[in-house]
Amino acid sequence: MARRTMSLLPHWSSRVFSVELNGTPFYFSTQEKHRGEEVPRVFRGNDGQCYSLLVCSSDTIRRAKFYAELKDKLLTNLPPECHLSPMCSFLPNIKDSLLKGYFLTDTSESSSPTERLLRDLTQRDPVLVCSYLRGETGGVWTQHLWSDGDSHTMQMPKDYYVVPAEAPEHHPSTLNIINSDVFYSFEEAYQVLEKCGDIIPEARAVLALLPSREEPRRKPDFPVIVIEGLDATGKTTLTESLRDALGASLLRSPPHCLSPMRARFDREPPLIRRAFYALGNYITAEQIGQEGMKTPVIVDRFWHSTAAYAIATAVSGPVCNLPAEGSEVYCWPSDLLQPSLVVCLTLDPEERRRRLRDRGQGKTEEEQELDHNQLFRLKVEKAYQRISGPVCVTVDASPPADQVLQQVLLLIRGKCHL
Ligand SMILES: Nc1ncnc2c1ncn2[C@@H]1O[C@H](COP(=O)(O)OP(=O)(O)OP(=O)(O)O)[C@@H](O)[C@H]1O
Ligand SMILES: Nc1ccn([C@H]2C[C@H](O)[C@@H](COP(=O)(O)O)O2)c(=O)n1
Repeated sequence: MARRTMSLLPHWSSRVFSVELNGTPFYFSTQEKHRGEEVPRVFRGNDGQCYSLLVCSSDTIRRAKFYAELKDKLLTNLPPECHLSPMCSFLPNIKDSLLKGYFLTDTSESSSPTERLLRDLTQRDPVLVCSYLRGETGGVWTQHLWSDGDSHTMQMPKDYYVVPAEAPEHHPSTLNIINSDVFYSFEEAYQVLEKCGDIIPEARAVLALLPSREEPRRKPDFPVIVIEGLDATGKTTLTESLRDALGASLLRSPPHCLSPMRARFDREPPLIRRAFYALGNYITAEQIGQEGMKTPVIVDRFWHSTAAYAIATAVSGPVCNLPAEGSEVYCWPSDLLQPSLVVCLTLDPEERRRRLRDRGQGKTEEEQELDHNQLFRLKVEKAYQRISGPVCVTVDASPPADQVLQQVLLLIRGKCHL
């Protein structure tokens, strides 16, 4: 713990902190001298004792696992007078500098139970705790960085004044997307699952199914067409009709061989879950390589889904927080087979909901999120459009199924010379 704190200290005063209150971020930073700046919004009128908890470990798996557990741990053990808000800390425009955690306000009579819990956390878990104190006159707040086992009643390594900070140019949640939420090579995703082998037995089962990377793959002789879109936009209906109309092979990502492991990975934090889906694409790519030597290939979801859902989940807030068009975040992995054409089905939200209702199946958590959270749906669609690499054409899927099929067949014949 001490080493972890020390490595952060040189950059500590350059860090910006963001606390999200009712979905709105409030930014503040720290400085060594008090220069009479305003008190940051999050501290104004705050009568409680405030703390920040930032998850911090060089072991990325431990960090991801602990962040996922931390909220439950806090909600279960903190006194009811405590209020938790999502928070993060970052170095503006510095990739991989994001630390995620929670801002805690405690309005209970005695702060001792909360401090005991926080002290236990700093001793056992990869978490960095700061407490905040109001100055005598009320106009100044200081941040106290706890070192191993310290509480703010003990000598702190350093006190900093908190001051309001500007909103950063790039939303902080975009800083850690690369190789935490989206993987741009087989190797990067492989390493995540390899490190999980001891704690998640299913990770070993996935690794055993992966293709060997020794020989470069030949481009398939026949066209490869990927069908993408949010759930219930008609991908299954269309891919099956295309298979029959074109005498094509029909594949999907994740591939069927990963179905027994999928539910387990869906319960894991984004780092592990997204690595699983990324590797699924490489297994499907291997199958495409084989089938594409014999027939055209239709694929139900591929890398667009993996990247767009991951980016939309990682980036909180409105659509404008997404990385801009042209960002490296949207680049196609250099070692992943590129389809000849990607067709992205879109549907009016009301019609999509009607189809979901008619289908009457149980929904995954993420599907429910899509249903309830219009913002998330818009972010997935925007990310779909921004992904670079293969040609991607958006098709309105609201006409009857046979009309959608005819339109897509026309597109395929035009673009893939079938
Ligand atoms: N063009 C269409 N017009 C009307 N209903 C359609 C159309 N295409 C599909 N449907 C119906 O909408 C529902 C969802 O379609 P489908 O299962 O093909 O979507 P999907 O994109 O594969 O969904 P998911 O990703 O959740 O598996 C089904 O009940 C299907 O019969
Ligand atoms: N290639 C893929 C396919 C799917 N996913 C993820 C994205 C969503 O969380 C979910 C949607 O799949 P469905 O429920 O329609 O089977 O699976 C992915 O990341 N990559």
